[in-house]
Amino acid sequence: MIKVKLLHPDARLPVVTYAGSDLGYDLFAIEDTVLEPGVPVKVRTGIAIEGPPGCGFVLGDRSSMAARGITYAGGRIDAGYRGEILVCLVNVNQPRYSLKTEYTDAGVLRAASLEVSDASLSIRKGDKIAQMSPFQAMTHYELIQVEELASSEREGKGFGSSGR
Ligand SMILES: O=c1ccn([C@H]2C[C@H](O)[C@@H](COP(=O)(O)OP(=O)(O)OP(=O)(O)O)O2)c(=O)[nH]1
Repeated sequence: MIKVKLLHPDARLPVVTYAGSDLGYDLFAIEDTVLEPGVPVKVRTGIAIEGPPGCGFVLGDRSSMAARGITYAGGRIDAGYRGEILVCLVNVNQPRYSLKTEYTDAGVLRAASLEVSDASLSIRKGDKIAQMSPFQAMTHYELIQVEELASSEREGKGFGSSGR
């Protein structure tokens, strides 16, 4: 069971459409927010949660939002965290710049101005803004320093070693 405390009158319980199949519960915004390009914004959900012992949560993109250029930063909700869940969103769209010029009949530049498109995006109160997947904390393992690690097929190969 996952316990949810509503901290705000506009807060809603997270929802899942296909329980047991979907990987995450959708979270809702409790406030209108404008996302300027490239600026991370913490959006309030108005909820606090408590999962089964040792169960934290990983927040992630909703794919429909990712397709609009809204992505997620942060996203680890520790098992013992009882504060409000904040959803840190980033608008990765970039404005388009265009240079407008005016010339006289004689071909002399008379005026020039730079136009910038509006790449900001809006989140409205009640929008689904992220999904939250239960995740079992495994950080009770003791870390010990060693001189050697067990060999493996991959060994130290990484960063694209298997090809593109
Ligand atoms: O997207 C997020 C990420 C984190 N948190 C909350 C829950 C999490 O348990 C707590 C701390 O997050 P994290 O450990 O990732 O942040 P930190 O910057 O390392 O902070 P701390 O020093 O408090 O661990 O903040 C959120 O509400 N939303």
